[in-house]
Amino acid sequence: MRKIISASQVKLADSDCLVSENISSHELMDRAASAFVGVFRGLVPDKNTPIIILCGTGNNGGDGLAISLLLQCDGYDDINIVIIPTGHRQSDDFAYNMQRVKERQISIHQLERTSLQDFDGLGLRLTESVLIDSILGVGINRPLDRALAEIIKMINQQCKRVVAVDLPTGFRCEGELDDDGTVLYAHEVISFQRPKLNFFFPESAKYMENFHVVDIGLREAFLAELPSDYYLIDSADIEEIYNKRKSFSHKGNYGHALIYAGSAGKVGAALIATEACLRTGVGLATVCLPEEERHALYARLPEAMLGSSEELFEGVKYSAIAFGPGLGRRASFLSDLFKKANAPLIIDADGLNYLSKEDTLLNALPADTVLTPHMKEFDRLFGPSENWWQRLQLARRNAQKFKITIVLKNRYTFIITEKGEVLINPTGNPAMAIAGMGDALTGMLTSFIAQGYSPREACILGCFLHGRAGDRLRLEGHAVVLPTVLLTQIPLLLGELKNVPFA
Ligand SMILES: NC(=O)C1=CN([C@@H]2O[C@H](COP(=O)(O)OP(=O)(O)OC[C@H]3O[C@@H](n4cnc5c(N)ncnc54)[C@H](O)[C@@H]3O)[C@@H](O)[C@H]2O)[C@@H](O)CC1
Ligand SMILES: [K+]
Repeated sequence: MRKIISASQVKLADSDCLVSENISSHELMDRAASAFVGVFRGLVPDKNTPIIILCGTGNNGGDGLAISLLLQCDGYDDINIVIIPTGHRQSDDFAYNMQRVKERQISIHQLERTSLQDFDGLGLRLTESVLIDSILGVGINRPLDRALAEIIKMINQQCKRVVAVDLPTGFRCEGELDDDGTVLYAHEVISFQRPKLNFFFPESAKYMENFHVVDIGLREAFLAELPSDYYLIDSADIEEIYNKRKSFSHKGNYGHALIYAGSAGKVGAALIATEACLRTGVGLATVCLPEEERHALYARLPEAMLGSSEELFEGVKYSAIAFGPGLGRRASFLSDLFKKANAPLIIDADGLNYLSKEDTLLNALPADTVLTPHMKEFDRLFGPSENWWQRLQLARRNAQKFKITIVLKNRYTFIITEKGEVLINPTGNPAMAIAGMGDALTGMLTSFIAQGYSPREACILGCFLHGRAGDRLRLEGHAVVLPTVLLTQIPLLLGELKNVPFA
């Protein structure tokens, strides 16, 4: 897992790198510039594209200058640099690179003061150029000065393509994203070493479209020591957590899941959750559906068993219980389930809605429970929040208080563990925004828990592979991904893990 670090920790990591490698800060800046250009070339392959580089006078601006030198060497032949004063003095690395740029044939426009009128007077071809934003990076320490904000608002109206260095100017790396704040909108952000935490919040869509992360060689061992509660899941975690199926193993080794789901008109939710559970490798799955709906189950999923409420817990020990998809009024069984449940619960959809109406039940949630709310379900459960930052902090407090895992679903799903850590899932895409997708995830999480993974491990595996399956189909050309189609990918993805699923 990759630790997400704060703006102030980035500076510590930069300093550590200079000392541990015995390099100068402008050498590190050259590295950052070179990593930036590596991605930029792919984004803007046409070397005749007019490029405007807006530089502040701190180190983010220094990056912009170093980038201009590399782009010129690369053959980009229409580069204009504009220097916008930020702060009272230039940083040393800015000044160093300014000297180098002056020795080259690159046009530099120096604003003597930050003013919209002066900026406008430069007559830049903003609409037809690619703009590189290196005005401010992690050094922002106050709301944008008024004159700078005015310039940025004008750029936002005119520029069609902006590539930001490290982060968009005006964007806060962590904490609440200010709704009224001015930010230079970036179509692409090329961020150094780690994405910034706020890239993962839905509100960031107002300020940026895509981001790329480039390695600038900061010391991973140093980053690992920095305190942080935020982590980004990556494919190495999946390889590490997933266990291959052993030879001589049988269905009894892979758990028995109970799926308590479905009601008249909503049987599909139960079928999707159960199919997901089976395709993720559970040994046995019992579904508790209304008796009159049983034919759908037999027709669609002959591998599953049907159970009725009365006999469910007679002599059966489940290893995980999913509760909620498509349940409707049947969700009132939740209070009884708490008394009878003999396995970790995964509560979704109507199960969550019932829980929010009977909030005394929250205190009675059994150990190892996983809740899988989307934003509205979360707000109904724990109360409204003004923004996603507040919502995430509320989730952390509740996960710790009730000793549960919360899977807060979104473009980037946040897995909040009972210790209050936040694990961010990077996979998934808008083609997956369709009914039944959450039921598929619930089935997958239930399957992994039934197979013996801890709730934390199961949520990492389930969320990542669910999104990855959708990403693969999107790449193959599916504009929309149906949950039942997504599920066909799961055994294939498991089969591809380095740790192949057979001994
Ligand atoms: N050795 C390093 O420290 C490295 C730094 N790098 C780059 O350096 C950036 C950080 O550089 P700095 O710490 O110099 O900070 P920035 O360049 O982000 O900004 C600092 C300057 O902006 C001014 N400023 C702050 N808030 C402002 C506001 N609201 N309105 C107007 N001016 C404002 C400050 O007074 C200061 O002069 C990173 O984002 C990254 O791009 C990279 O080159 C990697 C190596
Ligand atoms: K920037």
